[in-house]
Amino acid sequence: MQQISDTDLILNTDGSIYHLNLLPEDIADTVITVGDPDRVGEVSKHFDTIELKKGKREFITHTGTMGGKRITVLSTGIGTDNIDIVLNELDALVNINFANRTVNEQLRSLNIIRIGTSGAVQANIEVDTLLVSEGAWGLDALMTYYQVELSDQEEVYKTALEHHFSNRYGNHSEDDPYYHFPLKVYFTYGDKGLLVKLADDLPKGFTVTAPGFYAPQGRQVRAKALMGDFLKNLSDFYYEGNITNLEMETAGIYGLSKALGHKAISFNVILANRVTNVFSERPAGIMEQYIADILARIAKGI
Ligand SMILES: O=P(O)(O)O[C@H]1O[C@H](CO)[C@@H](O)[C@H]1O
Ligand SMILES: O=c1cc[nH]c(=O)[nH]1
Repeated sequence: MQQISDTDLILNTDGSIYHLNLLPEDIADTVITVGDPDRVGEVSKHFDTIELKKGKREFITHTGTMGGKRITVLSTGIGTDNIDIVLNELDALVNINFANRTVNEQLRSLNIIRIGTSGAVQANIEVDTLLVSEGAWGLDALMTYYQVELSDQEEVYKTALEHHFSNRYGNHSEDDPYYHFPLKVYFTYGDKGLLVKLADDLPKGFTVTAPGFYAPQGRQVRAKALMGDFLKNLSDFYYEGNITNLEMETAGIYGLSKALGHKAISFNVILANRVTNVFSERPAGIMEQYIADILARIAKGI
């Protein structure tokens, strides 16, 4: 069996995986991911027991039990570059034998549940509501580095957004700033089973994962955006529905989960409405309320 090299799979001197600083026994089959390291404790304070608290850099992990079920909560920090690290290292923890550096014969599939914040791009999606991503387009480059077999419907969604952008931005000459806009996107569905188990009654949407918070989400503070109409072009897109919301991790989580055989679902707490320019008046309280709600769903559904 082929051994994975010391630089492909890096282990720390105590045997833990390089960035997450975790040992294989440290994680449960259900892993909640949050962007903000401070949100880890906000989730684990609802656990009945906590067996482990570890961390390195922005990757803080608590594992414990809730209603008799083992559960892990882990912070990813912001962005799909971090998701690349988190998903690959979580998978290594459960599917690679660290002693001989080979892939286990019996593969484990994790339930990966994101609880994050997000901005809505449709006027009728109110702040302080919860929305679940049925699928997500990535406008970042992450999944273009991986081989993933898309379903026919995923190909259709990917192509639909690419066509939308190339209609708006593609027919320009080389000296036009629009010419340089990256048109490549990817699209992956979330796990349909988890969606039914945990979020059947909740509003669903189609999410865009952006490679930044400011111009890549249509914001302009002082640095000038290349395309002043980018947000409007996202809101206008329609293929069997609109784009509902913007954030920075979901497409990477969905794409890598699919590539590695894990199940993923992303809950978005809508804090901003980018069309009406309304921002939540109590972001921390709203997040706290939805953490309790989502944990109750996990306790019941998984
Ligand atoms: O609240 P979190 O989980 O960090 O998620 C959202 O908030 C961050 C940007 O403020 C990005 O990570 C985005 O995806
Ligand atoms: O507008 C928003 C709000 C939260 N997180 C994002 O990425 N964008």
